[in-house]
Amino acid sequence: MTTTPDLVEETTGCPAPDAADARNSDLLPVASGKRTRAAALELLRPDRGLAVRSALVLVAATAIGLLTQPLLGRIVDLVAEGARGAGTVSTGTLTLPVVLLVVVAVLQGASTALGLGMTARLGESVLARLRERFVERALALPADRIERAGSGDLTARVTGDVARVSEAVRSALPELARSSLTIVLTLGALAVLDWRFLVAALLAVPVQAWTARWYVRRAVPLYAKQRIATGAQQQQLLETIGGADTVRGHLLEEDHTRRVEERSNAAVELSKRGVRLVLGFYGRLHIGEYIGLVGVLLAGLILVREDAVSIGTATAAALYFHNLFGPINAALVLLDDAQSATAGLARLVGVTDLPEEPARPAAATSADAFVHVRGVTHAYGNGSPVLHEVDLDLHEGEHVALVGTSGAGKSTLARILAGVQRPTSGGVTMPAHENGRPGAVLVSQELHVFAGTLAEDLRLARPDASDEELRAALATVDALAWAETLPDGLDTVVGEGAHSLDAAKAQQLALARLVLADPLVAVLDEATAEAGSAGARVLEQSARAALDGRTALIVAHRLTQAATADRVVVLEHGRVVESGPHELLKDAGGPYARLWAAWSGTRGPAASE
Ligand SMILES: Nc1ncnc2c1ncn2[C@@H]1O[C@H](COP(=O)(O)OP(=O)(O)OP(=O)(O)O)[C@@H](O)[C@H]1O
Repeated sequence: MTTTPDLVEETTGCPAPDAADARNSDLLPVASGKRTRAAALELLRPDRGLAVRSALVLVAATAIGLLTQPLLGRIVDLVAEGARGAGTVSTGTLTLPVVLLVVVAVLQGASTALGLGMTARLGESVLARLRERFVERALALPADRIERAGSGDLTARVTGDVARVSEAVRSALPELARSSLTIVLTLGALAVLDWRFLVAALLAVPVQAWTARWYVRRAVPLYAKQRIATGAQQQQLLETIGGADTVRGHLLEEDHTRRVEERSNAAVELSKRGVRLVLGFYGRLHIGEYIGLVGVLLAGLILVREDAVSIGTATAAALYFHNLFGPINAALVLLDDAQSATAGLARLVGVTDLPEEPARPAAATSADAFVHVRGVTHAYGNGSPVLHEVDLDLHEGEHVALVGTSGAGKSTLARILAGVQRPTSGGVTMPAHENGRPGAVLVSQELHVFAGTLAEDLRLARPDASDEELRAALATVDALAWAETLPDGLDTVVGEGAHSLDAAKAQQLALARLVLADPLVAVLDEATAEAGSAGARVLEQSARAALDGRTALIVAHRLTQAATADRVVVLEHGRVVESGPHELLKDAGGPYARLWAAWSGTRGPAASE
């Protein structure tokens, strides 16, 4: 048995449900143990036929395997009888049990393979269902809910917890099920041979139970300390290497080397304690096993002497008991895996069970062809409002530029108008939708090129778009020329790990998706801020073309975007303080004029033209 029972570490890595909630009520919830079990059964329900069949096959496989020991016992009996009678045993006498042993081995191998195959299919199907539910629910979570919890919480669940549950479903749980089955059926078989064998075997249980308790009590705090020490060591390394220039500049090499050494020593010391603990665990476990084995052998001796059982039966009992060593060790180790997976599952179920709330609440329909923002107030979490009773109308086809100093609330308003963020109060109404046209689409600075071909990336916006439509959309935003020079044109694989596109191209792709989506209202938040100024001009041109003929709200950090808009709306501290055409506001001596003067002052005379 070589597996290291290091999973207590993982188990304790997950906060207990209630503790997590108590620490921070904004963290995503964790399901209770009862609810997690119920959810596991729900996930299993559609495959219950397969679950029952695989359980039956595994029981049969284990039961078949348990015929080996009595057959070996039978051989022992035949040899003993032969020795007592003729002094030898004929080969013919042994043929049948040997053939039966071969048959048992073949049948057990085949049925185990079949059972494990079925269990693997079952596991994958359950996992797929769990992942689907989780991703569906996570994607539907309102942005502010994720922000309140911290996106790290959700990411940790998507990565760490899903991986932990997947690994357990793929390896630990089938192995644990098989081990438990072997233990139960073997103990049953011992009782069938003679109940006294069972009693002798159970002598090992108190030592094993004590060992498990001994281990868990020490392992939980030790692994927690180990995690902290390893984290501290990595942190120190990062600081020292990351700040190498500063360290050298201030002649701090020695000091930092000493700190790295101290932290490394602490981590190494704890690792050594971990190894000693594991060795102690197995040592104690073996003591328990040998106590049981001695018990079974003594019981066999006494029973054979009393003629209560044959030598073969006593041999079979000893072999049965020996056969328990592996499964018992495996079960004790895998219990940690199972617990860790249960904790992971509880965190996933906590998310899938969140009450449904539409992430993008369908905006009410305006009575006219305009977009109306009415009385929108918004506060993040329990903070003070960043928008106060904002009213704003966007006329059909109008381009409105939203300007204001940093933190004025422009992005927040843009996200609310696009339906990505739910306002604390107030609301947005949109003109009636036409056949499936989306209400509003937001193109934000956080652009992502989805892995796949360029065509697939574009079709996210309109899955049924023809190649011609894709080309037309790219041409609109001036991206067709570079797209056609890609190695495989529209079929070039782009995104992470493939042909990478620079920020400006990614921006144009986002604008082409906007053209394809053809929303009633386009919301651009810093859509051109990524590029340098020459690139910015190209992107501004792309954005203008993408917005042509469309109602649009443009968050304009570059005031050239404001200058070309139909109307400029100035936000200050979450309130609309000015609204009107650029030319008018520029000379009105108000907040926009000040912004414009400050901005063109930094840009030189060209900008103010
Ligand atoms: N997710 C968030 N959680 C908490 N506070 C936030 C969040 N997003 C923005 N804020 C705060 O809300 C206020 C308005 O931010 P917002 O990003 O809407 O302003 P902005 O005008 O777009 O600023 P900038 O020009 O710097 O992007 C700021 O004080 C900001 O710190």
